Amino acid sequence: MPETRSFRLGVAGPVGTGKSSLIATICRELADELRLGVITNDIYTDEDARLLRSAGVLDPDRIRAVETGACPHTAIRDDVTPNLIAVEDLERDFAPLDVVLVESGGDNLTATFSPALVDAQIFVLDVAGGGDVARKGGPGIARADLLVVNKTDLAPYVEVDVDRMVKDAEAARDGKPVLALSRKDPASVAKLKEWVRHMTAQVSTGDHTPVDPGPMAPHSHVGEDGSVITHVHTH
Ligand SMILES: Nc1nc2c(ncn2[C@@H]2O[C@H](COP(=O)(O)OP(=O)(O)OP(=O)(O)O)[C@@H](O)[C@H]2O)c(=O)[nH]1
Repeated sequence: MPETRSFRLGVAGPVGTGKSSLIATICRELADELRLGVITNDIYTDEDARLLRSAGVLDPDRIRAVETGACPHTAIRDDVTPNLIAVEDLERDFAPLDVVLVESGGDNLTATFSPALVDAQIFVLDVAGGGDVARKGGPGIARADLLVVNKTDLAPYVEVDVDRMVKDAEAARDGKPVLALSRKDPASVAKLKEWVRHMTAQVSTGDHTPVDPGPMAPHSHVGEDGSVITHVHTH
């Protein structure tokens, strides 16, 4: 890889499952060891970037926002140009970076990154979304490089059996890893760190081949005026 090319790691998943928090955890835990940068995606704001900057986990200049202006999955899959430019700018301005984390805007269960944008991707679910979400499948759940079942500390409050949820996820993933995570559980955070370290090494030695988890399900959109955009797109 050219010296300025980092490991580009995507983080996707439904709204509020803890994508920004997971990125904050990675920065807090690994910023001394790896040279990191972050790109956030929001539809209309730079809210996630501001949140991460205020968390104080990384030099704020290394956290940049892309305002997608459209459905989040478009910016990570159909037209990745604004994100690619943001990643390349960051890589150039802070060369050399080891990892650039790209956070997708919160979307539905079927949104995934194009391998043209990221080398590997994490898909984040949380226990608060319900124990049966992992069984519902979809490209991110089935084929992301890592599936995170997040906020396990909340499981007793929402009556979710974490072991069961993890087993369901494993069954859907054909041996790909599943990580039960809580930022309050240091052992699970250690496993996350280990995975990021391992993937960073694999990518830098050329031993990892980016895999496309596959397109999202056909769907339609509601326009700004409330009208339903009737053409169904399949990405
Ligand atoms: N209890 C608990 N709460 C968590 C954990 N991780 C994240 N949260 C909380 O979950 C909420 C959503 O977290 P975010 O990191 O903003 O989620 P997100 O997926 O980035 O959200 P969007 O960008 O809006 O899609 C926040 O209130 C976090 O504090 C966790 O491990 N345990």
